Amino acid sequence: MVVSSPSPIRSKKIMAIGIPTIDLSNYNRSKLSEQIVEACEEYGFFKVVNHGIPKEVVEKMETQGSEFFAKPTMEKQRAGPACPFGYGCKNIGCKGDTGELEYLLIQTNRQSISERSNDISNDPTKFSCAVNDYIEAVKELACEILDLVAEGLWVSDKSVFSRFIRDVQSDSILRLNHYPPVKDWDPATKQHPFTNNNNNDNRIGFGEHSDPQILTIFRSNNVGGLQIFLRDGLWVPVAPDANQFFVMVGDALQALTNGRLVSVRHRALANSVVKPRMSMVYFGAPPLNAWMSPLPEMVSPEKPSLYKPFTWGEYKKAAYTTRLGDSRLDLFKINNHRCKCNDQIPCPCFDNLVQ
Ligand SMILES: C=C1C[C@]23C[C@@]1(O)CC[C@H]2[C@@]12CC[C@H](O)[C@@](C)(C(=O)O1)[C@H]2[C@@H]3C(=O)O
Ligand SMILES: O=C(O)CCC(=O)C(=O)O
Ligand SMILES: [Fe+2]
Repeated sequence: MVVSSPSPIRSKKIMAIGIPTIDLSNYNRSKLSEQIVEACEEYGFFKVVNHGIPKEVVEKMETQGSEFFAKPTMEKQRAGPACPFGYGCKNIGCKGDTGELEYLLIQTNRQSISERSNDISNDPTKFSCAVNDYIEAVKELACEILDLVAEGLWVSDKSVFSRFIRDVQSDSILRLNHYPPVKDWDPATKQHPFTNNNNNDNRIGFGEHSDPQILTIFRSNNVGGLQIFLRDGLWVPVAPDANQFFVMVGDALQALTNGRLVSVRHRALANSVVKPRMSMVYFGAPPLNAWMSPLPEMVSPEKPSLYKPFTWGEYKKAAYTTRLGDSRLDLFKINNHRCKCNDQIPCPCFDNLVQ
């Protein structure tokens, strides 16, 4: 594993560290799987180089995304409002979260891509072709990484994670985020949510959260903004790299591995002065009826199950009743409180704990 060189820092609370970098062309598969597991345990985040995704596939998707976000607002609104799918602007989810961004959220099955494309593009066939090719490529990358994770964890069924997102019923999604530069800041909306470290250059694009799914694979253009949160309480800026992909462990993978791999908290700032940031994010998810119980190999008398079994559908439903920054996995923790709810999922008296 290569640890990249530190990037410059601005705030006292933000420290520069190296982001683990995994070279997928490494011929030593057992070493590779070990490195991936190590990065997922320590950070829940890493960068992949030599990922094998053709440049043209990425460029085609990027062109389609940029063309969409360059459209007049009225036209973009034809693809919205996002509830949760479609075009959204400044509102994230349905619990009042906001940020300085606009986005497109799309389900990854071919039929919904084809239907959505009509409202998104003047050339729907071209748009859906770019999206389908991009999704196929990132899905393969996600599956390859998940198989390596299973190998590194010495799990007997090596496809145990990738099978979820290969399933035709998989609930995976694609998100294109567009963070306008400060120069295009609308003077009418001067009140922006800033991070609380008194740094006025921290304009929140996408607030702090962890991704609920199994694995997130994403890239951005060469404009920075992403930060990850380390367990010791530091926010670390991630230098952008338009040619590579980044990987994040999601909550579902944390649950499946009984907390051994950790879902990473992250946020995106929208501080770029002139150039917009655009990120293309694939969230690999299981089918709605798939059970996310900790794998038997991850449970022992010394490491008892941390989470109640839940289906992805139940988790997703719980996610949509929480705010962006909430720790959703806590709702499914075993023995984290005593109450009279008879183990309902999620616990209906969560806000009313009997300690
Ligand atoms: C506030 C919310 C937006 C979100 C659903 C949620 O209620 C909590 C999780 C959010 C998140 C974060 C990662 C992904 O961007 C996302 C699509 C997801 O699956 O969970 C978003 C949801 C969203 O924007 O709809
Ligand atoms: O734009 C980014 O870099 C991060 C976006 C993100 O965290 C998300 O879409 O869930
Ligand atoms: Fe995210």
